[in-house]
Amino acid sequence: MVLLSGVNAASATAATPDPLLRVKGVTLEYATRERVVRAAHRINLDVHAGDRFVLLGPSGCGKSTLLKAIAGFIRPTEGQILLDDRPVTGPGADRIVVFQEFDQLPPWKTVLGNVMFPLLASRRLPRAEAKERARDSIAKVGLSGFEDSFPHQLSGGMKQRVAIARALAMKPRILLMDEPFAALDALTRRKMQEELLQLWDEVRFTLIFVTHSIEEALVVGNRTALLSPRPGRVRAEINCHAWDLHSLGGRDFQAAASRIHNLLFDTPDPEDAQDNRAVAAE
Ligand SMILES: Nc1ncnc2c1ncn2[C@@H]1O[C@H](COP(=O)(O)OP(=O)(O)OP(=O)(O)O)[C@@H](O)[C@H]1O
Repeated sequence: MVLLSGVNAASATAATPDPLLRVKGVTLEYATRERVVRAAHRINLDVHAGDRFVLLGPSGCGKSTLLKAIAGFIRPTEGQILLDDRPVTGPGADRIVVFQEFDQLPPWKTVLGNVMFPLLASRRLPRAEAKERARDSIAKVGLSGFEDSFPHQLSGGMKQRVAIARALAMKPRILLMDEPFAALDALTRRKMQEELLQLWDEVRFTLIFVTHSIEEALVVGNRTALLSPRPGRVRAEINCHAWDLHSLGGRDFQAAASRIHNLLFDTPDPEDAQDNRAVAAE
């Protein structure tokens, strides 16, 4: 595994507390009738409380599968996933997933009903408190005034805000997001990234975020694992807390994005090539 230099050293230092989530040598497979598809191979990752941890890789490299395994929907065929040192054996309210699809909200429930639903279904809170928590969460994503609207009355971005509010209302240990903004237009996507970062600033939740956009990984994440094409392996881990939406388009940002691209797709890094030529010439 490579630690990408120039984008800061990895955060694991002697002073770092124990990780909240540990993915240890995890292999994930799908058994179909004809064959076994290996989606991820011996993945090792540590996610710390408060991280905005991004899984970045090309289409089909196993990002969603890994996220589903962390959520407890899929069991590893090899290795272990530990949350607070306890093995993940199934789904739980401590890990909530926000998906890409807009149809993740039951259409017959209002915004308030949608956000309250898991609080009531899991018997976390009595109705009055659930309502208060849901209203608070709806306000945090900027949707106050839309409590009585139904999903079909909302834009794609608003629906994703409701899904985020619903997840945050549960106060999960980890918020899992699977390409949550990929189906949005470019402007809304940028706005949602900005809002997610503001929300994180306010609430400081732990986030695991799947994307295949290098830009999005640099902007959203403080740490990013780069996965190779299927079966996904961790090719490199980078710290990217130096970047935010203001960095977009800047020279350093473009250079970092291009190095990540080269790492992902195994093309030689022009900077490294230049360094090698310089060494060879000496
Ligand atoms: N239910 C399934 N049964 C069999 N194979 C599957 C199943 N789900 C995913 N796969 C395969 O596992 C591999 C990883 O899929 P996965 O959806 O995790 O990739 P991904 O990196 O999230 O891709 P994308 O960015 O396109 O969503 C792919 O080759 C895919 O075809």
